[in-house]
Amino acid sequence: MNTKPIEKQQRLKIVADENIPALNPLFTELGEVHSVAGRDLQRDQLVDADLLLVRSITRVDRALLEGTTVRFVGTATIGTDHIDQQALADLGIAFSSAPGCNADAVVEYVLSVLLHLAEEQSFCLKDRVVGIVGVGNVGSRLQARLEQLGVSVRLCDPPRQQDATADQAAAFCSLSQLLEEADIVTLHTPLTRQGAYPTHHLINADNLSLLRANAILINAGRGPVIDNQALLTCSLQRPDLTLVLDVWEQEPRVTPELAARVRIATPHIAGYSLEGKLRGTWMLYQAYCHFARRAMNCTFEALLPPAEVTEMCLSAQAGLLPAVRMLYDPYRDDRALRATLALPAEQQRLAFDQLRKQYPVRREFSSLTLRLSEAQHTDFKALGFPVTHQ
Ligand SMILES: NC(=O)C1=CN([C@@H]2O[C@H](COP(=O)(O)OP(=O)(O)OC[C@H]3O[C@@H](n4cnc5c(N)ncnc54)[C@H](O)[C@@H]3O)[C@@H](O)[C@H]2O)C=CC1
Ligand SMILES: O=C(O)C(=O)[C@H](O)COP(=O)(O)O
Repeated sequence: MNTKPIEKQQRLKIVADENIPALNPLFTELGEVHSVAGRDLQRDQLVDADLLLVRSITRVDRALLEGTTVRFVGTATIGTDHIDQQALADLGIAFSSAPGCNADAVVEYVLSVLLHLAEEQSFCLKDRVVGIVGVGNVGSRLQARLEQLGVSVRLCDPPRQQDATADQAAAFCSLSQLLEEADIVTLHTPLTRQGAYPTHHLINADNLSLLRANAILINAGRGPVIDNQALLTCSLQRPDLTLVLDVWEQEPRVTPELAARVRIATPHIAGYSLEGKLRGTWMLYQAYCHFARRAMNCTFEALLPPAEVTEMCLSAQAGLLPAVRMLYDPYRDDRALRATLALPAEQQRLAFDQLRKQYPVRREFSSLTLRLSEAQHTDFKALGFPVTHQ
């Protein structure tokens, strides 16, 4: 890629999505930050801009950038399906995303969902098989925590399987085998439409029928990885299925008919821990400083405020759910989303974005040290909590 660091005497012009946190402490030392509404960003807002910082709702392509002065684009997200990286390379614009920035938040969303459903449906997670589709930053961290808890997993990741040694490849199975064997299926692939293993409509009318009786299906990746129309049809015929959707094919539009069939419905917030969001911005700051060959003046630790509650003592009888619920209850987000679903379609779309913009502070499990009896240590540690003796 023919990208040169920006050489400019005057301060940089940085155009950034208004929903990116910590722009001030990180980027105002570099230049003047202009906040914009990410979903509606237009070319004319990029006049004289040097940097463009976005989140997942801005389509960044040739039409937006050709002929502009932008030399560096960053997305403070894991997913990159909204970025035409080939166009950026062709235009000589440097690009960075934030791989893994909010992976722990997504893992904790899934764990919290599973512990809530286990209580409601009276099952023990350790007796269930969890199928993880997409075993990258999110999927592999989820695998690690589940296996430490003693839960059996099935893994499907053809790109990783293809690159693995014969020994490593044996850990993976096909998608159909996973759907047939797992009681719980959770999707963590990127959204891709091309290449050897595209994920658009990876879950569709043909393979939904493979799901086991009473299966739980979770999508916290990207909405179009599941054919939502096929899912609706299937769910009407299969009331035994439990669906959990954080992402939606027509996002920010959520069709009330599908939401009515979904047990836990949330507005694309699985990755919205404070740590995940701040790490996303900080990784862009790090990437830009590297690109511009500048020294960094802020560490991630300095950016992250202390949690309001840092320690909690649990009784020797306490199970996992109360501690998890202290930090994250997915039904809070489910109720907030459902309250918007009776609105006319356009207002519902705006409400979806508002829920995300005004998202309450949510901290990761690592922020809360638990005082526990010795017997409780293993499971709470496996979930990701720091633990200490009572
Ligand atoms: N709901 C939310 O708030 C969030 C959603 N995400 C989504 O989750 C996705 C995954 O995140 P990471 O694990 O960090 O990404 P990653 O890039 O580390 O891992 C993705 C994995 O999926 C695998 N994969 C690709 N095509 C596949 C296929 N056809 N079948 C099975 N596996 C396939 C890849 O080989 C890779 O190992 C992101 O791309 C993003 O779209 C990420 C963060 C937050
Ligand atoms: O990191 C990703 O990928 C995500 O899906 C983000 O959590 C989405 O957040 P926004 O960029 O849409 O605020």
